[in-house]
Amino acid sequence: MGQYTVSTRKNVRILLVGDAGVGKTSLILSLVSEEYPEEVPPRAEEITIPANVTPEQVPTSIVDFSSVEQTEETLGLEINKAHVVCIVYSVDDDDSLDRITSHWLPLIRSKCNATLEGDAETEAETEAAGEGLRKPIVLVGNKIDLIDYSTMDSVLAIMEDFPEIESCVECSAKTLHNISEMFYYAQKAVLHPTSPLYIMEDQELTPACKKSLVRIFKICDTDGDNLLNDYELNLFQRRCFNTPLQPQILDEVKAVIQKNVPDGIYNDAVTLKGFLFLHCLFIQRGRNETTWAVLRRFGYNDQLEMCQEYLRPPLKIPPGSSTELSHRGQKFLISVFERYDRDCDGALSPEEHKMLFSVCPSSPWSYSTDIRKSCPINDKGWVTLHGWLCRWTLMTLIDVVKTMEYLAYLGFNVHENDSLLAAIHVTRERRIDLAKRQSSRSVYKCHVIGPNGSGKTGLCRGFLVDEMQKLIGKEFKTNVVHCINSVQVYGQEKHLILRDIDVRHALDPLQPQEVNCDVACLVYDSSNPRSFEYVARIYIKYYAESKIPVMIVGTKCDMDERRQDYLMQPAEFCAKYKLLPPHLFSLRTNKKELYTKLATMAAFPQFQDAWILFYKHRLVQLWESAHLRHFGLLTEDSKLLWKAGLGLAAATMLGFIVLKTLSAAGSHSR
Ligand SMILES: Nc1nc2c(ncn2[C@@H]2O[C@H](COP(=O)(O)OP(=O)(O)OP(=O)(O)O)[C@@H](O)[C@H]2O)c(=O)[nH]1
Ligand SMILES: Nc1nc2c(ncn2[C@@H]2O[C@H](COP(=O)(O)OP(=O)(O)OP(=O)(O)O)[C@@H](O)[C@H]2O)c(=O)[nH]1
Ligand SMILES: [Ca+2]
Ligand SMILES: [Ca+2]
Repeated sequence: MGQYTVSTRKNVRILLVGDAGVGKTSLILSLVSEEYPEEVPPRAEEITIPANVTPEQVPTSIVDFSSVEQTEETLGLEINKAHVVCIVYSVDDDDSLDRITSHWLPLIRSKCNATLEGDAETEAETEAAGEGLRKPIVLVGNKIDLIDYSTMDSVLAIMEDFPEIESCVECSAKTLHNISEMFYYAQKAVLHPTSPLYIMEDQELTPACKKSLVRIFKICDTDGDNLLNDYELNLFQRRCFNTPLQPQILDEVKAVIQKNVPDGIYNDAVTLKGFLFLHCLFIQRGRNETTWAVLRRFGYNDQLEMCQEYLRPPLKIPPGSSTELSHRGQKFLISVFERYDRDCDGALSPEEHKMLFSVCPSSPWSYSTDIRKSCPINDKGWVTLHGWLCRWTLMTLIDVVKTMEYLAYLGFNVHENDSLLAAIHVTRERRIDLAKRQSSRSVYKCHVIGPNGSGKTGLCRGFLVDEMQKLIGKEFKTNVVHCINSVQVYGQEKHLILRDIDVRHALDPLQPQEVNCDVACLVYDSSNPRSFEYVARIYIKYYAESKIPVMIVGTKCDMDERRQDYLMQPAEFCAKYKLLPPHLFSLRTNKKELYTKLATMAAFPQFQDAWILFYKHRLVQLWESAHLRHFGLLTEDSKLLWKAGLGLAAATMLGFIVLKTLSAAGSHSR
């Protein structure tokens, strides 16, 4: 940690300009030798001060300019190479002061503009550094030993007209007065510039700075009462500066705020207004580095944008591995959820959801058309904690970069005091899973493929709701692609993502990313004789040769089962390709065992015994239900007789095929 609290700049280059004889060369040599040189050459050699002796721990080059030795063209190049320019004048020479506005400032502005058409290298550098057109300037009044008054009044007037002037200082090369300060200000103008934070003319924070500080305030307000109490301020202080806040200093800070902005303190805690005022005060007192340290800790770069390395740290994902939320990632997301579940009803209302993401540039998903439709919700239609974690699990698997970005926006780095990488778990490669015949993952992707109208969307949404039968006949207006929930696989919680693969025309080819998944669920409508052919074709074309486990599902089994117009019936087809027999599914029966079965197949790839175990279980159930129905016949209404009889026949036939497949699968796995 701490790596983001300093500027990202690796070095600082300071250029000194000014009229002849103002003492530029003397200033540099005084700094280096710590004594005043009586005799100086026209121009000092470029020197680099090593990082460890500079106050900001950044190697700093100091470059002299001499109009005797150098042309104006070289000057232009040097101005562009420099990160900050010190314009030196002599305090006893008014002409040298006037020339700041009449010559030097306009010259520097024009040289900076010229770079845009200048040579490509410098241009790229300027752009990479993200610098605006204005080079930061420090005004240096030298030879203060010669006069007994100050030139500061005239200088402050210039500062008002030229916002690029970061600071000004009066010093003397002769007495060494303010010499190291002068170079420190120059360094600071580069590392902790004022202009992105503060508008001198208006004495106000810039809009970008205010926006960033508002976000920081919200993240630090962990109990969500729009106030920073002592506990929250302390946490903030520790995270930003690695030291606790002394109670006495805390009281002093609060007293200063109270004195200047009465509504900056409420109930002995700091309001947003007070927080912003405090930063204004830091800057006005020349303590920009304090505000910068806070901003950088929360991920901002020199342009007050969240920096790429902070939002997207490099994460290595070997082919065949997948990404899941780590325990810490989950823990953090639970705490965020609980913070914004203001009424503590265990769910996020649309309003609470919106508030939660107000510290992000936008919400990562829509409330009404995405998260509500792809995750478990409560009876009001609001996102539960379980649904919330499901949605993040989904995003982490399919777009881990976005997960990291949003965790950063929500303040993971600061609250957890760690890199975003701590929130992510990269699973071991799938080939190792296959070799060990067991998967260490806990999130699986299942593709649901089938002809139009076969009931794919119903099957996917059924995973999320308690009463699946309510989905029958429902028109699915919003087009969500993924549905995610968790199931128990041999006592362990696994997340299963169902992806609804929308194929418009029967002959449209599937893309590789539509084929590849942990388990494929091929769906046909058992009540439609023209439905299975599509599934058979997809299987043969894409899955027969692959290692992806496949389950054939006959949907709408509450309706009359129809013989399929295909050269084999689904059960024969499955037996031929050593697949589990078709799973008959219906929203009406409200049975969820299909989802567990799919997750089990994904968790134990190529491990048919495990599926069979599952299937044996089902076989027993089938037998039992057949017997029960048989007994039930005796007492039930005779009108139901023929229907129940048919069911019994179907069950017995299924049983036969199950046995056949069992032996086939058994010999296969040996
Ligand atoms: N009294 C006094 N004289 C100074 C001070 N700094 C520089 N001088 C004198 O001012 C004269 C010019 O100093 P330089 O360091 O050569 O000035 P410069 O800006 O490099 O001048 P050019 O190289 O001609 O552009 C020298 O005689 C210095 O001794 C100072 O702080 N106080
Ligand atoms: N009786 C009955 N009807 C069902 C069942 N499942 C789905 N349906 C109905 O079948 C129709 C199609 O269902 P969808 O889930 O939209 O099918 P789909 O495969 O997603 O359709 P497309 O997206 O158009 O390809 C709807 O009218 C559903 O109400 C079921 O289990 N039983
Ligand atoms: Ca000189
Ligand atoms: Ca609070």
